[in-house]
Amino acid sequence: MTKAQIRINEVITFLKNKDIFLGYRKLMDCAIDTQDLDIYEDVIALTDWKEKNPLKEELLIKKSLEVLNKISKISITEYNTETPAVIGTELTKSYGYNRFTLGPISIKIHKGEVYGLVGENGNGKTTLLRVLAKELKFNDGSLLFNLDSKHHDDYDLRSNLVYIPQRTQKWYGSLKDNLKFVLSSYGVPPKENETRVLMMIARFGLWNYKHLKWNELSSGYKMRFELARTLLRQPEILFLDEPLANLDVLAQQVILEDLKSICNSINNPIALILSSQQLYEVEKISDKVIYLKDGKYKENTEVIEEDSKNHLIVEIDCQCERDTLKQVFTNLGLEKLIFNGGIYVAYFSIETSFSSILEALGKHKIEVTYTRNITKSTRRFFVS
Ligand SMILES: Nc1ncnc2c1ncn2[C@@H]1O[C@H](COP(=O)(O)OP(=O)(O)OP(=O)(O)O)[C@@H](O)[C@H]1O
Repeated sequence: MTKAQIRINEVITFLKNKDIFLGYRKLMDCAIDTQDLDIYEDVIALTDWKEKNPLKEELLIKKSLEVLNKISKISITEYNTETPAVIGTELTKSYGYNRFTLGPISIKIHKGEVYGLVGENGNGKTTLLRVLAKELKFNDGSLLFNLDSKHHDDYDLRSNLVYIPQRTQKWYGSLKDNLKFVLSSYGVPPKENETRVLMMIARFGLWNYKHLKWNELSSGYKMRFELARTLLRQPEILFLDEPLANLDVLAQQVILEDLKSICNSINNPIALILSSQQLYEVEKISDKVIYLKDGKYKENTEVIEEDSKNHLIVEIDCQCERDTLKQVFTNLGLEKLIFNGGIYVAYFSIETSFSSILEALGKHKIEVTYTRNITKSTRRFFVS
């Protein structure tokens, strides 16, 4: 089965299970992969119908399956993502003598993968993103790009690397007109421009906001607009600095899932690097998590994989005393219990299972507000 068929089958399963919100977004990704403007028109018409008929679930599923059937007839060439799109070797960036220094950092970035960049404030996330996006000159090391579009100079190159900063600039006019302006500047003819823009508006859930102006949009929708505008340019590499900062919890998950799905496009994959403080959300979707501390990095795969062979590490938020917890975990191989003022971090021997921890907490009626197995999470670097 091809990757495209697998994607379509996934959507069918979502729709049949009535996970319509998710299924419909994934359907749009399948549609975008076809690059077929007739299919785009179908999805645009369906989106318009869907917004006008929010309660007609069954009919929406039926109509969606019809569009999917059309999509499945179009063959899609798979992009080979084996060669890294960016190779950074021993990169360093210093802001001057005795000031912050980033690196040396070596990194390989592949299209179709999501890289989460995490770390406390001031540890170099923005600096690394800007160095990789060629927004900032580095001092030492090398940075090589292996992109499909040919570039003659750095200006050319930067049009294929898109960096979206934490604070984006104000724009004037309607959301839709601003998106259309992007494609006009690339010389896309009016009819095609309209179709591509409406498809992107639909994909980012902006259908009912398309006529609004900058000051009429919430910060979350401004970020969606930025993403739509960026993706219209079909970048090969995308750098996002704190894209989740202004989003509510549900919107964060949705945007991350959407970005992952869009970057995983079958014929037009994008390498995505995003910095964020939303650790768990980012870990959930990232293929690789890079944790920066004082400008140096540790990939979770190295340090954490090694540690996770020796311990089970659990984060517990509860009101009880340290001695009570110690008692609860008697015979469970507790090796270390750290309290950082808000939560406990407990280290157990590797033989202990997370379910036995939950069982012990339940049996002793400990009022737990929150608990999580963080053995394989970069969260450990933050709490210890
Ligand atoms: N233009 C600059 N000149 C001098 N120092 C700078 C400059 N930009 C950043 N720094 C310093 O470099 C360090 C890293 O900053 P950076 O913005 O990369 O961190 P960050 O991890 O993105 O932080 P945050 O999570 O707060 O956005 C900080 O100590 C900052 O003060």
